[in-house]
Amino acid sequence: MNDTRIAGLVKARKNYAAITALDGIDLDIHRGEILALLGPNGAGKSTSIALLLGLHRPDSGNATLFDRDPQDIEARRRIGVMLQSANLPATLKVGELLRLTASYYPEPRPIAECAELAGIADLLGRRYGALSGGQQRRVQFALAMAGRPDILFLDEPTVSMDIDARQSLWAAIRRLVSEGCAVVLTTHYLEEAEALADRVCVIAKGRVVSEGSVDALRAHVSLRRIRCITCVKIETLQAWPEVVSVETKQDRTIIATAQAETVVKRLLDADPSLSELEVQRAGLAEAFQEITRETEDVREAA
Ligand SMILES: Nc1ncnc2c1ncn2[C@@H]1O[C@H](COP(=O)(O)OP(=O)(O)OP(=O)(O)O)[C@@H](O)[C@H]1O
Repeated sequence: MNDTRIAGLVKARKNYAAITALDGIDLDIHRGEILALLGPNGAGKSTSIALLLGLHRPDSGNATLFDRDPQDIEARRRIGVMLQSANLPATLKVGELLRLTASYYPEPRPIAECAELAGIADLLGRRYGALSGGQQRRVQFALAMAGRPDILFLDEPTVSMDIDARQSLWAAIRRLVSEGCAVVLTTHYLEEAEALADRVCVIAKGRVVSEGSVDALRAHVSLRRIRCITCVKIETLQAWPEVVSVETKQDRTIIATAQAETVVKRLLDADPSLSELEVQRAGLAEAFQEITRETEDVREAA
């Protein structure tokens, strides 16, 4: 897949004074894919994007954009960016902002098309500063696609959007990708990653801790949690091949397994007095928390 790699980070480290924002992260972006970066607050998602955009330099390792330095003007012309905060002139009208942005690019997308795709056709005559938060986000999205980018960086693009606006933005993103554009998306909405992403990177403490397709991440989710009160010993449960992990909380035994039915049958055979039985499916959010928690456990143990 390396021949399709168009940008990325290699062993990139970035410190802000005593804070390690990126701890030797590797990240690949491939042509025409939607890559979602997930992770808790402060994980290093925005810093990764800042290095790819050339806004910051890595302390060591490197960042490339189309095999060039991210600050190279030719590379920068091929990207579109929507960051978490945008300092756009409040007094300019939306149409003026779009025309100005389009003028920076050799083959801009027609303004009417940007407006239609971003759902802002009715806002072109309005002053940017007078728009609602969600409307401003849609304008920022229109500006990000104005240059027909080969990579679109979207840092939490749907924050403050209502459900309709969010779904229209997802549709627009899919259309851009169908034209060959790659999208790098950071989000805290797991359903957004589920709806859009070809690949997900979970970042924690400045490193990628899990990477793969949404399905692969969901496979983590195929885990079920069995809770019950049982006299079967932990060591016995741990020896069962279907059991992934066992813990106890107060009087409850909590078993993680991908084969809940088999384990429940064995439990009932082994302990006829078993009580308070509950089986829960782990959600994507839980899988993601589990991945980041596992990493913390490994690090603490190291
Ligand atoms: N300009 C800066 N100066 C000092 N520290 C910074 C700066 N930018 C980021 N950091 C720190 O680096 C770490 C990584 O931050 P980053 O913004 O990359 O995380 P994030 O994953 O994008 O978080 P969020 O989900 O909250 O946006 C955090 O501890 C943050 O406080």
